[in-house]
Amino acid sequence: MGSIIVAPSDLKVPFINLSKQPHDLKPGTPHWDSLKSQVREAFENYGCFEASFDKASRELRSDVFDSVEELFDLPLPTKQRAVVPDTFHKGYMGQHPIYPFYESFGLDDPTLLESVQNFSNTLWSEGGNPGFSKNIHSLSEMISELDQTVRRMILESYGLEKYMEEHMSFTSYHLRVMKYEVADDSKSKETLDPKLVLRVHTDKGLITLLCQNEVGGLEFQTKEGEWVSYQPTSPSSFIVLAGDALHAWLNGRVHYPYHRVRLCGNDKPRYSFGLFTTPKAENTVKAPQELIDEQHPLLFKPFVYKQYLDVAYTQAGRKENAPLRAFYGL
Ligand SMILES: O=C(O)CCC(=O)C(=O)O
Ligand SMILES: [Fe+2]
Repeated sequence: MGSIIVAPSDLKVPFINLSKQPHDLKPGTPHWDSLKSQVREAFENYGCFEASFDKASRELRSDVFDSVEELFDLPLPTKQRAVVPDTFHKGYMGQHPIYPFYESFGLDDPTLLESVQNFSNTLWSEGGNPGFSKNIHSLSEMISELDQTVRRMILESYGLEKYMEEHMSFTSYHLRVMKYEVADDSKSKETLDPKLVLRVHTDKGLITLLCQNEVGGLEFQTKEGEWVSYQPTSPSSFIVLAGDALHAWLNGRVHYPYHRVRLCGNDKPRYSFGLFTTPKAENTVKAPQELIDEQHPLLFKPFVYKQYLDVAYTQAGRKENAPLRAFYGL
């Protein structure tokens, strides 16, 4: 996996309208139930879908990407103040030999204004950057609602309502903003696939919600092995994707797609914004009894999420692209 790049097919990821317009989203209504079935079907068949979610306005998204650009435009020594040693998914990452065209910043609990302010204080001294903090916090908070809607629908659709409260407090949020830019030097263009700016991987947590600037490039692999290129069909779209922990917790019911980012003939940098819902570090991912039976034997040993992250990441980047089965598969 990863060495031979197959061109994306004409397939599209499913589209689900989770905006409040034209119908309000209320649990228990026929509209909710119909969307719930669509979410389950999309997760089972693709492990991802495009969600329209109009709560986050076009203006806010544009302000967020201005803030993200401002962040990456800081001088390198300033950005390096946010490095968190020995982690891949937190703090600043850039100039990495395995990911030469990728930079990112990760921070925990972006739905709390204080966390974003603390992060901004590290980079902009003298009071941080209030505009940045406000924009990043607002979008994170809004799309955490989308995450909770999706998870509520998933739990209901598998008859797991009794775990709802426990499940919602089992998780935490992590934000990562990313910049991809193919450097214009001939040496790098001789590599196997110069456009592959983020290698094939699965996400480690439960749910990932992503949006991007106008530069595309995100691609998913279907269960059948075909690559699908994602192009948002509406300015209020987010991509919602299932990660390893959701696959394990639901005892394999949902697909957890391989995905990657390739920049195809674009000279502009690509920026993306990802809210990652993960189990809290100390929590154990263990499939509920309701999802284990003769037809669905337990697929994974229960595992502590933090231990999984430790084995799945190394300082050198992602150690393997499918560690879940390798470490915990039964
Ligand atoms: O930038 C993107 O759209 C994808 C990022 C991604 O897959 C990740 O950070 O895990
Ligand atoms: Fe990812």
